[in-house]
Amino acid sequence: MPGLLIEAENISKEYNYTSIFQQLNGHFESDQSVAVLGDNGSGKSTLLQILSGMTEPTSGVVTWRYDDKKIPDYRWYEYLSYCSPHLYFDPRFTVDEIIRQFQRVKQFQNDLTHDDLIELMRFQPHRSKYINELSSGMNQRVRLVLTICADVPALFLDEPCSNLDQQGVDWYHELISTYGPGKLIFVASNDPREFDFCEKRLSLMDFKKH
Ligand SMILES: Nc1ncnc2c1ncn2[C@@H]1O[C@H](COP(=O)(O)OP(=O)(O)OP(=O)(O)O)[C@@H](O)[C@H]1O
Repeated sequence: MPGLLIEAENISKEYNYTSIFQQLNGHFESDQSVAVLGDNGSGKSTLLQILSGMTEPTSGVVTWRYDDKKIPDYRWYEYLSYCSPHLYFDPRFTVDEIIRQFQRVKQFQNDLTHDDLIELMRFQPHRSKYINELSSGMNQRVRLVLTICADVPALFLDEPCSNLDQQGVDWYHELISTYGPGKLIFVASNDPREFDFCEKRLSLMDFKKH
């Protein structure tokens, strides 16, 4: 099977001896979008962190393959981009400087230029502003463009519409429909406006200890 394949086998996670979820299995591949659902505290962000290699499961195994070739876990980061309202940019830099930093470590799809990225953010009047001068919704626009437009096979989107108004939510859908096809997309969410396009649903409530 060409493209990316992520497999989770019997994943369980505990924090401080408290079970978050148990025995989760999943098979996820390119051109799929997966909504990770569940109550507050059910482990949605934790699952995204485990699948992307940021956090170790307490037991179980996650495997990544690209074009049938196993990818060692220390290289997964090359194949993914990750957006979370908890990831912050350094406030001492401007939007232009942040974009330049990202361009040094990530390719963007369709050869998007620096100016194209500004345009996609709708940031022409704000490009010279420092990150700490932006509202939380504007910060989220920067995060989403840099994540969704990256030329990588896997997108991890944790609460992607945090701090966005309705216009921002419509804008997010446009970004996903232009730059999402072909990618494997995970959306951790409780808000249908964030995951309504996902064809696959994974509820963490099915993996709770009884
Ligand atoms: N690093 C950590 N150390 C200890 N406990 C943690 C840690 N990270 C998460 N937890 C706990 O794990 C549980 C799941 O947290 P997580 O953030 O994954 O849930 P969530 O479903 O994303 O929640 P929300 O919908 O509120 O964002 C929570 O009880 C949380 O307190």
